[in-house]
Amino acid sequence: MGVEFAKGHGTQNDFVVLADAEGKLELTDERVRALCDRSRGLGADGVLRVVRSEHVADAPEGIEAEWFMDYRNADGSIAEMCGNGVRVFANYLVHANLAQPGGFLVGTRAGDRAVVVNDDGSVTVEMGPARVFGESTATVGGRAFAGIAVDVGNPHLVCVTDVDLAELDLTVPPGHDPVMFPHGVNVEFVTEDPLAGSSSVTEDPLAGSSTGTALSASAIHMRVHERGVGETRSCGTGTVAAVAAVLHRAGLDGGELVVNIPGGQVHVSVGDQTSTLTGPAVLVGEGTLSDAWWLSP
Ligand SMILES: N[C@@H](CCC[C@H](N)C(=O)O)C(=O)O
Repeated sequence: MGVEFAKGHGTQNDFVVLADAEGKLELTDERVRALCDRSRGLGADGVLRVVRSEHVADAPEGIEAEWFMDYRNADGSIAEMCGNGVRVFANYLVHANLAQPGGFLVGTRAGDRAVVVNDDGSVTVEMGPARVFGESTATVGGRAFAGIAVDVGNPHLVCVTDVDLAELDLTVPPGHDPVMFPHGVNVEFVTEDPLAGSSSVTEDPLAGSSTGTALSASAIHMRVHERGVGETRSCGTGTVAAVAAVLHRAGLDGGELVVNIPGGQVHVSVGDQTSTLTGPAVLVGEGTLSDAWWLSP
């Protein structure tokens, strides 16, 4: 019998995709941890269970999408949303003939997300609003970094810094304020590229009227420590949070930036009502988990 899986990644943030249309799999925390373990399992930053929305007991009310992305972090915890995962999920649906190429909705715990699978294999996701909700501090190696708290369906703390990102030790979780982030937080460290020319703010149809100054960057660099995972090569919701924070610092309501992460590059557009994320989504291969492995403790 066996359990069918696929493996994929978006800018090297990698996932095990489990086909479970009728919601029959018992996906315990321990099974997720075993699947994501790079020695005893398939290895991944997270698991994407492909299930019809009607079979998801804790799906938010009003979900219209036929297919729901039941996302789990590598430690087994549930997260509201995954920006890289939803692109891989969309590509998988088309590949498995569960959705037609073009645009459709994917259900997530942050709500329905409109996706467009582009001809070049990239996927554009309507990520909803990126909401700045305060300021806080992250600590790495005893050093404090000022950060901006951003909600993209899941929580982020974005620290814009001049420090060389390569110097940061993210093998241990950055310290954060548990009162501000009672359910944990994804922490992004961001540097800005100086603009090459004098024209600065990019044209963005999503952007509202801005009162702030021009952006001092057209691209940013980011490293991330993800809640429930550790340092990853990319975090899609984190890139949206990073752009929202950079715009907020510049006093701008909207704009568009390229975000460079260790696993590649994505394009992010943020407006006052919504945001979009465009980036690659790669399906690596497919297979079947052995029953013996699935049932082993
Ligand atoms: N890698 C994801 C985010 C996954 C969830 C996150 N670790 C959390 O717990 O909120 C992305 O691409 O957005």
